[in-house]
Amino acid sequence: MSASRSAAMHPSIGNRPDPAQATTRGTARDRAYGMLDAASSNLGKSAPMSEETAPAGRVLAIDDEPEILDTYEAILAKQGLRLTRAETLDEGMRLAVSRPFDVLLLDRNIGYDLGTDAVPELKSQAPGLRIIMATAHRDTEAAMEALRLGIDDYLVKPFSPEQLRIAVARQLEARRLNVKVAALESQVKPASGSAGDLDSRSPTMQQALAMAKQVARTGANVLILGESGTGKNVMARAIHAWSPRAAGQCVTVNCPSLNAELLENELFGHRKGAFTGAQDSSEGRVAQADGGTLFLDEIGDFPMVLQPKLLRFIQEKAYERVGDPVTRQADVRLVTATNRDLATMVERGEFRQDLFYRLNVVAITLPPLRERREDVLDLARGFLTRFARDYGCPARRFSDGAEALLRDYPWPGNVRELQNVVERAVILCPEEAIDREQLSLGETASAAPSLNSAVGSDISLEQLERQHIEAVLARAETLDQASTILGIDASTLYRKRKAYGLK
Ligand SMILES: Nc1ncnc2c1ncn2[C@@H]1O[C@H](COP(=O)(O)OP(=O)(O)OP(=O)(O)O)[C@@H](O)[C@H]1O
Repeated sequence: MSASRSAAMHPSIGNRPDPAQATTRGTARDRAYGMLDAASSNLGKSAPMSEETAPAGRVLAIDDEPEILDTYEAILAKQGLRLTRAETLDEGMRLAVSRPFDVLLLDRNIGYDLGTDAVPELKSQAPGLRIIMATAHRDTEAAMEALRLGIDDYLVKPFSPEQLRIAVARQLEARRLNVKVAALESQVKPASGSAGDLDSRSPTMQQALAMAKQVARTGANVLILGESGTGKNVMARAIHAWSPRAAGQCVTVNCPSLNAELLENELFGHRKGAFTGAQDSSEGRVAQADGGTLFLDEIGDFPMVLQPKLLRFIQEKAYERVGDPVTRQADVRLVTATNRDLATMVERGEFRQDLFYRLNVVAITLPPLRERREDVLDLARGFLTRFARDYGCPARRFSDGAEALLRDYPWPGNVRELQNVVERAVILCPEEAIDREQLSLGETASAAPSLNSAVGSDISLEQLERQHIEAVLARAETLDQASTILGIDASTLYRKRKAYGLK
């Protein structure tokens, strides 16, 4: 619990009647005004919260007295926050579980109901929601009750507008940090690739960039196409960064790394007890991306059985958590990417046509690196500088021979392969200039030894594994088949394929 609690104390608290006792408490208007009056007396007790620094967020207030809600609304409006109001506990609960809110202002006594009774259900149904309880209890009792229930903060009535604003701002900040930590934990942090990295000398790439910037301003769904390693992830993050949703989260979900059940759970969340092992509720990625962007990578691998749910979410912005009948809403912009031919998949009945149309509102195709050779050296030099700095290595430039090889090589694994090649060369190079031998391109290209001759020879386990996976992928018809042959699950294969820059 935060220190705003102490700021919320009022000198006359011990003499205040409990608002539950309607006969002794005066009118709601008196108390609402009392709250504003208290503002003048309490102002200066704590540092005022600047309106510019106040975080944006979604606040719900449940109080049976409209005047109090009016007062909350007026105070929070000055902070740039829009309040959603509920005058009964039932209505408030319905809103809290069906729409994503960041902070709940919960009155302890709502008509004949106790707001505190709803807290366990709220914690389970709306995980992540920060709860501030407004109470007329004495401070120690309120603290005990809040601690027992796991409430995030409380305000003892009457409190000043400043106290309310500080308490809400703190909880919004806590919520923002929680969401950020969750997103960072779940997303493998990309090694590189920001919007700025996308600058290009290639006319085809420049066209793709211009289109991406134009569509970023709208809320339209975007489908990014291109071979593996061409920068589709980088482009998706750039579209988010260029969009009016940039302040929200850009949440990535890798479709092939999860089976249909896990993916549904990952996307839409689940209710506590929905399945064995579901000890807590989870809000899911869609809720995390509310107000931001949801990036579904490798959408061609999105399971057929789950496609109707995604379609409905796109059409209605509505979804249900696994094991939970409550319909929720989230305002999410969808960006998807694939290196597969979705149109052909639709023809073969492997992908729903209606979903394809919904995703393919604007399609942006990234050219393979061999078709934008003019960018190879700029990219390679950028990687060299970054890896030499990160690893503290002496490499500063490429020799003329190395530059010629970089320009001529076909780069079947695209930018990812180039990045891997330069990283390895930087680590291995003991001097300032990286020479063509240190690029080891012979090894990764045609000069690679055959597997039979490689076993038992002077090559590392990693090289052997890479070659074996590459060979199996080349002959298997599906990723599932390849993972069965290799004896690893699809998600492990997915990760290894990415790490080795394999198609
Ligand atoms: N323009 C760029 N500048 C710097 N790094 C880049 C650029 N484009 C791609 N990369 C890097 O190359 C790697 C592959 O990029 P990315 O993951 O975006 O490709 P992808 O097309 O999404 O691949 P896949 O289809 O396998 O998911 C990443 O490490 C990324 O940071």
